[in-house]
Amino acid sequence: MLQVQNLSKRFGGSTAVEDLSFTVNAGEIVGLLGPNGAGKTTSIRCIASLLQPTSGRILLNGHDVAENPVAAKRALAFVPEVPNPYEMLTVMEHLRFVAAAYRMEDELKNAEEILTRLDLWEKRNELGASLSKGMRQKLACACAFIHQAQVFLFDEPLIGLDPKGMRELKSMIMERRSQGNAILISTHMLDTAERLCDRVVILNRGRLIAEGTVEELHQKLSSGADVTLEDMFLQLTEEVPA
Ligand SMILES: Nc1ncnc2c1ncn2[C@@H]1O[C@H](COP(=O)(O)OP(=O)(O)OP(=O)(O)O)[C@@H](O)[C@H]1O
Repeated sequence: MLQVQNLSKRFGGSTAVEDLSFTVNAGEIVGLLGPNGAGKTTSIRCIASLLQPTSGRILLNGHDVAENPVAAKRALAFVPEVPNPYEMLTVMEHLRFVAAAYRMEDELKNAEEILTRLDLWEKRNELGASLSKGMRQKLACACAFIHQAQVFLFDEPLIGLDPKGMRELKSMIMERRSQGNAILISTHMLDTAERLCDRVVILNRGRLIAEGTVEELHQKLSSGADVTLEDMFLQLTEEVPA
């Protein structure tokens, strides 16, 4: 569903992502982990076509993003790290706008349920400019869930959400997994990643340093079952020479 093949991204003389390859299959949640500056957001922005890769290939639902951008983007829903709603559109108008852009007006029948679950139904007539940080995050998630994407990209989706919002968003993400969607989530919340993700991809200094299920990481590091993903993450990211 999502294939990242030999992705590299350089900014001037510095390399943010180097020869990164991984796959997110249908019905799978993959966590994209790494310390600050590891290249998570750069990778996600390349997948979402907001940055042009220096080299490499990205396929969304079988469509090459560079060769067939419209079909590729049609398969994708993206929630950025810092959502920027349109100041002069209401919450409901954002959903109408997304549904119209993707020619999926029928999907608006789900708007009340999605907005209610994210505690935004009461705010449906309020302007983007008036929303709090957490509400903006929830609106970006609502816009992602309104259309029938096959691949979901979330960049730090839980930051700024209240506990109920976090729980609801995790449930909505798991529902999408059970519907066969491919989901990539960048996060620093390793306890959440351990519970939510089927596999993790760990980056450090732009390179993939480990990939697999938590059990596979245990085998790689010969660690006991009492060792957490956080312990393994710290061991792996501190091992890498400068
Ligand atoms: N527009 C840019 N111009 C130059 N360098 C950039 C740009 N965007 C990112 N970088 C650099 O690329 C590297 C990777 O940054 P990126 O934002 O992808 O990391 P990250 O893993 O998402 O970090 P964080 O956890 O702090 O959000 C960093 O060294 C960063 O300074």
